[in-house]
Amino acid sequence: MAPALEEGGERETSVAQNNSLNSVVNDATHRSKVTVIGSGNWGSVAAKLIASNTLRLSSFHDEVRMWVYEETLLSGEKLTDVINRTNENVKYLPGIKLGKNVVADPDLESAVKDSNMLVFVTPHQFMEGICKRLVGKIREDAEAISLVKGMEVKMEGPCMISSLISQQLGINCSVLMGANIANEIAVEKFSEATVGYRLNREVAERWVQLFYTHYFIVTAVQDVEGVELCGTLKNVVAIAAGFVDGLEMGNNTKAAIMRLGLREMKAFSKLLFPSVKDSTFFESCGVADLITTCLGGRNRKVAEAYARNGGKRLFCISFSFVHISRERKRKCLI
Ligand SMILES: NC(=O)C1=CN([C@@H]2O[C@H](COP(=O)(O)OP(=O)(O)OC[C@H]3O[C@@H](n4cnc5c(N)ncnc54)[C@H](O)[C@@H]3O)[C@@H](O)[C@H]2O)C=CC1
Ligand SMILES: O=C(CO)COP(=O)(O)O
Repeated sequence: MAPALEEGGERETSVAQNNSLNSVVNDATHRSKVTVIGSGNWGSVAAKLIASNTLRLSSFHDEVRMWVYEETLLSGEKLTDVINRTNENVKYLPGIKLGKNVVADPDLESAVKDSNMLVFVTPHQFMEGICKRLVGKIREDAEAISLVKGMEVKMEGPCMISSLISQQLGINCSVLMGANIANEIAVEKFSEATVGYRLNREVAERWVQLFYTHYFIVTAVQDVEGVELCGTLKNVVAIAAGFVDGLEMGNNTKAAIMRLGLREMKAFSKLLFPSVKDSTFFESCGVADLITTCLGGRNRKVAEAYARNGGKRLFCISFSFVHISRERKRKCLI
């Protein structure tokens, strides 16, 4: 299957086009260099997907840099050292080899220094601080893509993470969202994803090439806000679905929550950005992500546990699902 652009639009870059694109950028000096900013569960899987493609495609440098928020493991070793020694993110994606061409780097500035393709994939609350640290440190011709599902809520109103990146760093930012539970993709179970791009189809095609594998099918649509809002708002519905599970209200009620939730996601998205397209909600980033998250996502699990525990404080429950340092747990509990 060839990498795909949106259905109904000018679909699919032909093999001939791809070959000519590859020959133009074949020269080592013109090869795109990729940095993944983030190394959690999804960040690590994204690095694995990308690394398999940079090795295969001559238009990319083989090496993929992965910025790691440095942590000291219980063994006393630095996470970065362990990733580089074992080729595994033993904390956030244990048991999965990332690819020998993934190089973990705890220094944000050095990690992005030479790269013209920046993949942002950290929890949303860290994005503003990361962008501030990157101002003036990235290549002028850099393109970004955000895999972050969430938004910043400011006094002036909500700010999408792609806008935050564009505004703070002065670069174009696409997004990639979809029905993408990371642990399933890590073991190469089939799934789909959606790239949302703003204007430039060629840029979208580069991102599709970078992520696309036989088990990870990527389609691009010209609707950054629609794709990103789908990835963000489905988390709210997933929490409601978790409450339904925890209260044992049954599958019919859960289906109703999902249907009504999808309708509200659409209404809310269009209220914020009238340009959002109806068709986006039928892509992987829309209905498919809503389904997978309401069935198997971490947000659903936390909400279910919360309801089953009669409203026990949410952060205590979420400890069992997210990785959080012992010291932070201790401080929170105090
Ligand atoms: N895990 C999944 O299945 C999927 C996650 N996503 C989205 O991807 C984004 C990243 O999630 P994951 O990779 O799953 O992360 P995660 O929840 O597995 O890990 C948290 C990450 O945050 C880092 N971190 C902790 N404190 C930090 C700080 N102060 N500054 C910067 N980084 C810090 C940790 O080192 C770790 O890499 C989120 O927006 C999530 O919604 C999207 C699709 C699937
Ligand atoms: O976004 C996801 C799947 O597409 C993962 O959702 P959770 O963060 O709820 O696990």
